[in-house]
Amino acid sequence: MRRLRLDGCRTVRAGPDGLSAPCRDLVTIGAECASAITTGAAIAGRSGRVARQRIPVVLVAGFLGSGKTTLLNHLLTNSSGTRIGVVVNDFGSINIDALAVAGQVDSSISLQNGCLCCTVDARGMDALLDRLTRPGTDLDAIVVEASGLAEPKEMIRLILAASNEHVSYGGLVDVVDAAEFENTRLAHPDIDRHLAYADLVVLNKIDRIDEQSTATLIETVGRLSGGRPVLATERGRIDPGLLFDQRPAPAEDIARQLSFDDLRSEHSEHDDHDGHLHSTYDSVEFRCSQALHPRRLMRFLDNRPPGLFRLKGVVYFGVPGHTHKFTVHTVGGFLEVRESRWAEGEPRETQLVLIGTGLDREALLTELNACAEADPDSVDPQSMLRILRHVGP
Ligand SMILES: Nc1nc2c(ncn2[C@@H]2O[C@H](COP(=O)(O)OP(=O)(O)OP(=O)(O)O)[C@@H](O)[C@H]2O)c(=O)[nH]1
Repeated sequence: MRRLRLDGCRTVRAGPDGLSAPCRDLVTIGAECASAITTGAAIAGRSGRVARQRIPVVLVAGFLGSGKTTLLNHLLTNSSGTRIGVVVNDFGSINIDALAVAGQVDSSISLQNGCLCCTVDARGMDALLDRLTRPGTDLDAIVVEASGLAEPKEMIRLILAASNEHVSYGGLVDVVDAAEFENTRLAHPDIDRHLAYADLVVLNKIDRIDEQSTATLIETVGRLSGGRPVLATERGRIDPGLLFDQRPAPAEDIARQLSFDDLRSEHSEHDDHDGHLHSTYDSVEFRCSQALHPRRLMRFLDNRPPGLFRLKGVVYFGVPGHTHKFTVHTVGGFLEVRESRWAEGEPRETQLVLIGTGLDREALLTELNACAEADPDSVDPQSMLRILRHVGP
């Protein structure tokens, strides 16, 4: 069994690029921390392929909007030649996360419409892993980004139950939103339990809280995770070497997360999903091929219903001077807008996913439809100002 091996680590605060220097400089950590994890005994190769180590499958979990895709993007753009395959799972029927990582990844599978933990069984997971490990892909690592409502225990069990002989479980990274964590715990005390399955906790968004609160949270999540290393970060900038360095796993390295009962109970695969976070959440998807009026959308964003915890997607305003692509994220009370270019051939349209509890689908869609603008060329560019104020770094 292989998984993140960070036992010698203490809490580490990542620097601006998240790369290994902070690991060495800021905190005294075990030697394992700087190099890290995964891997296993060499296995028989497939046809024409020499014997090689198993491909570690690292799970990235964490509540809605905590920064999983941001962390994944950071890993993909700083992987220094490590070939990474990803499985991206989004709760809604539009996979915004897959759009966000597209183009940067060696091999990817996008799953939408429900949490992987309940929509895929062990055989389904095998099929996914078979696609990523087929001859020719030659990946060094696979990252599975769970939806923000997935049950980590089920995700781990799915990987451990996989019969694909080319992969091994590489551990669970739990991303925590430092600014939202306490409120999320109040709404969902189960979140505490999720942390107990982590091998590494990434306390993300520390730019949104002060130093004292960071120190308190490090202590809290460290305790809840049973003493696992906690990495305090901004924008998921962790050292990819923490996850992907290849070196032999010690023989005594064993799974700790799941009890025998957890592993054994095949029927638990689909039982008791009522207890999962996603059973109380709804998602609403909105697509619009017409441009959106910036002021009308801003009014909608300013007056989001309290049950709407997460909104994400791309928006087309088409206003003169602002015809490029805007990505909008809300997480709790947080709102961020990002600007980028449309990919070649990408349709100029708006695609939003809204996730929350007790959502009134019809009312939301009516409000969003009312944001459409048939003649964006005639819209005063000044109306973009309130949107532009939320453009993040
Ligand atoms: N201020 C701040 N914003 C961040 C940080 N990390 C991520 N974000 C923003 O938080 C929002 C959500 O980030 P994502 O990476 O999409 O979160 P996620 O966990 O993948 O979201 P779901 O898949 O919907 O659960 C985006 O607007 C990010 O730009 C951070 O460290 N600081």
